[in-house]
Amino acid sequence: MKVDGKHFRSIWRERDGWSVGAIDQRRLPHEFVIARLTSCEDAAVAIRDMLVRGAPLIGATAAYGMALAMREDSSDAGLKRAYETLIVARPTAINLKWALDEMRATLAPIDPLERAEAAYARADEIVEQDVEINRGIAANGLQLIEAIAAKKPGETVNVLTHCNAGWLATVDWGTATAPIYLAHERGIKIHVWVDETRPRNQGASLTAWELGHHGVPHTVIPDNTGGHLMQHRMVDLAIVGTDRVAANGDVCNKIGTYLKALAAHDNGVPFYVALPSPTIDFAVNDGIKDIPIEQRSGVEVTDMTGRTADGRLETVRIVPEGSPVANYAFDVTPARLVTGLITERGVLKPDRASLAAAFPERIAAAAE
Ligand SMILES: CSC[C@@H](O)[C@@H](O)C(=O)COP(=O)(O)O
Repeated sequence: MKVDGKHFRSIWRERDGWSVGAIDQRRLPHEFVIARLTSCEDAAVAIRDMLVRGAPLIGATAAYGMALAMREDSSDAGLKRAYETLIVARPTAINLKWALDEMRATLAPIDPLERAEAAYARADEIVEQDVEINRGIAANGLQLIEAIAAKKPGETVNVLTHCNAGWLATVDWGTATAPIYLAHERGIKIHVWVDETRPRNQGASLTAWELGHHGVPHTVIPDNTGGHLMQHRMVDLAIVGTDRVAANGDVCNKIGTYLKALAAHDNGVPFYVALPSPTIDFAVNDGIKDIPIEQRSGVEVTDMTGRTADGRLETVRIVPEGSPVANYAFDVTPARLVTGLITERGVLKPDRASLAAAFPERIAAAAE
């Protein structure tokens, strides 16, 4: 998508052919800085410290991390070490494990001398596949937006989203934002309510930034505002992303998603989740019981960073010294609150049978 009129992806292979470029998302929206990853350790730290974040981008970064590792040591021990270094970088997004398993399945059976080249080729494929999948999500989600637009000719379609499931969270297009960008391109009048998404403010800092650069009308709202807007018919539909969908259709996403789903349910607002198939975890049958929820540093809750009036970046404390804080990074929305799952293979019911029918090859792989 566009930054100052120029097309960017969130991650790419640099011109040297081996190092990896990525937008440093910790610096947005204040500074546009490109980081260069040159080792497996760099990739692991980029994921852990959230230089890159968002489930599909975490997977893509891990894939390149494996490729970087194979340049250094392509032995069986090197492959194992790279997998083990990357898998622990963050716990909740299943795309990390999916990408690492894909890489290992490609690399383990081949001669170590061929592994580096094969690793870059497979990582490039994973990256291109992500973009293709998101185009599919865009086309399928567009139909939902078109249906709403047809019911209110000439009026704006209002979409609420939470966190950043935009192009910054993927390689390009985003998941939740993909149908929004396509609708905007097609000339549908669309406006996005952007939840700020405390404590890291991915909505205020990232979603607002990318929508703004792409010219999509949007308004940033404090996290607690969605229910009020829904009561006043100011939201036509909600579309969010996800870090892991359980086989039963339960959806794990950024903390606060569940409360939005409850408010949507109470107000009859359709609540959709957009996801690429690598985000489905057929090994987890009950999302609430079995998806691991990341707990992050309390500093993300106690402190906030922003730009001062005279242009400096400054961090300030907003919680009394000594008050304990809790920082659960994700929650699980039960399938019963989800209207539909927007995937590259269509809009599915959030249940086991629909997921299994749409992605039979993933079920087979999970059973192996
Ligand atoms: C297409 S991204 C889907 C999710 O990964 C996204 O909604 C989200 O919760 C990201 O969380 P983050 O902690 O910023 O990695």
